[in-house]
Amino acid sequence: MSSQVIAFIGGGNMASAIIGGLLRAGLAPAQLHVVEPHAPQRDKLRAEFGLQALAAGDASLGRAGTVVWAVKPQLFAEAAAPLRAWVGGALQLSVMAGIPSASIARASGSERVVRSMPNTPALIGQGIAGLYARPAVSAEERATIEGLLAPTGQTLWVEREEDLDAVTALSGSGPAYFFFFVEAMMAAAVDMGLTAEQGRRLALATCAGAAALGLASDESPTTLRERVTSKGGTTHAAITAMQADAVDAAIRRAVLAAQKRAAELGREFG
Ligand SMILES: NC(=O)C1=CN([C@@H]2O[C@H](COP(=O)(O)OP(=O)(O)OC[C@H]3O[C@@H](n4cnc5c(N)ncnc54)[C@H](O)[C@@H]3O)[C@@H](O)[C@H]2O)C=CC1
Ligand SMILES: O=C(O)[C@@H]1CCC=N1
Repeated sequence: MSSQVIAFIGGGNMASAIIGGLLRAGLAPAQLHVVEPHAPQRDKLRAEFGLQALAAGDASLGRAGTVVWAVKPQLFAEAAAPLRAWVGGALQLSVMAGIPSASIARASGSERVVRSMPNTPALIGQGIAGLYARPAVSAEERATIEGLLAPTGQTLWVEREEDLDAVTALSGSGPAYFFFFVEAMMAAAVDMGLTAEQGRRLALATCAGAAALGLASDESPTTLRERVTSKGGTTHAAITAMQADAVDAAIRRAVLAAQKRAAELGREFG
């Protein structure tokens, strides 16, 4: 991978997270091509990474060994149509939610397609990306993709493509659930007379610490929760209130709604 040219179709948030990781890992900016029609976003890529993004695709894309699809699912078909002539010889990597690998194979002209579902902690090298490869992808190409995503965090392969919709619902969208929880903790902090900033610091440090404890421990999340929950104490009061509001069932319904939407996106825009 180290000498390969990588082309990004779409240079927004997710592409930037991967590009930042690749540059930190030592790739030269000249190895990265980006197609990005939005001028302010091209300016941002220049300022942040020293990259000269293209406003539209051209024959230079033919030099890419890997093409990364990082546009919104709704715009995939429109973005792919003018590029087909140049990208068909490359390994394809998609970060798009929902769009089936068969649609990417059809639109790009290459059966060598890996779908991934990263998440925004990729920006600081702490993401986790689910991966699925079509049968035409070789073991070496799987390793190429792992290398490309390594600077953004961990990877996890799934054998069934439909499982990527579940990955999307858990870890792809998951950072937003977490921040939603933190927002509610901050509002509660203000309700109790603390400042929002005090609430932010307390909530984020607590969540980061609890996640680190969960990762470092052999014990289950259930055991770790029970260890905080003294009989007749404060945590018990809070958990009882959450159970009365069926918060756990609401979370499960929310994650299933995201999975359903991922499948719909594939049907609507694939
Ligand atoms: N934001 C997130 O947390 C995650 C997003 N994704 C997926 O990543 C993809 C991109 O999402 P974001 O980076 O968040 O969106 P974004 O809006 O930041 O980036 C998309 C970029 O594509 C550009 N674009 C629009 N039309 C184009 C075209 N015809 N050709 C080339 N580029 C074009 C836009 O100007 C924009 O800069 C989506 O498919 C999404 O499902 C996946 C995992 C997590
Ligand atoms: O909300 C979305 O559709 C994208 C996919 C996962 C995270 N953001």
